[in-house]
Amino acid sequence: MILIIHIRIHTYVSMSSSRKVVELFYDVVSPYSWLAFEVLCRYRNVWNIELKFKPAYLAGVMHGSGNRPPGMVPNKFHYMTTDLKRLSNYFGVHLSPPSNAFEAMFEKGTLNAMRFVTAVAEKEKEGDMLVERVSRELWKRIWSTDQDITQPASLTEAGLKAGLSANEVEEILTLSKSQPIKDKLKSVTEEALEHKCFGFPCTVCYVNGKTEVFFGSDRFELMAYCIGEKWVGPQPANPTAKM
Ligand SMILES: N[C@@H](CCC(=O)N[C@@H](CS)C(=O)NCC(=O)O)C(=O)O
Repeated sequence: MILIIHIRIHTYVSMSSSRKVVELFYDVVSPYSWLAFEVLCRYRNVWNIELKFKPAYLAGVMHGSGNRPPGMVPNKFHYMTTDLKRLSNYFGVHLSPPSNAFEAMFEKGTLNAMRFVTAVAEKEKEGDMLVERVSRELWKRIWSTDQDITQPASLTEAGLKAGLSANEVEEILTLSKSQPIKDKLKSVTEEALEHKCFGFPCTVCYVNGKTEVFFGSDRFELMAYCIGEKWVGPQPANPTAKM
């Protein structure tokens, strides 16, 4: 009996320590990050990986890297609009651009939303997947149902839908305005810049002592190759949608 328990514990420890760490730096302003996020959530149980979410601030990455949002270049903006439509089907993620995407992305922005997610991360307990659920609700609002994500009432609604209680949402809203949370979002954004990120999604994989950085939701085939896993398309439960 003792031997069996020992073997089980040993197997669990060695399995978890051999998992390849994959970090996803994202901001809910970025629809391509939503695609990458959903793909990694699906592959979390297919690949031998430990997925870590890194909510950060894309405007800070743009500024710090000297880049410029593709949506600000009219031809890229036009391309993105068409591209996102076909990607929505392909990835099986219900993407529908906000009626005024320029206003939503660049005038309203996501500073409050990403501080909110950062505060959620601070409160998250192992296994409750709060960051995942809240991020998804925020993406749904901005990139699916054309709803605001800047006002406290909007963040509250997203938090409640994600399964937080009214009291928890209130506590997280207050926390999201605190200096430590502002600093935390800044430091995760700086971490992304240390990896030389210039846009999102930015996925950092740690495997065999090496760090591999990938930009975009269109690099999964290469990522799989680099980390020694198998890519079967964006919907592993429905592998006919191959990339
Ligand atoms: N080809 C990438 C494009 C991703 C993308 O355009 N991300 C935007 C944010 S939504 C960005 O940060 N772009 C920076 C850049 O293009 O330099 C994909 O398919 O995922």
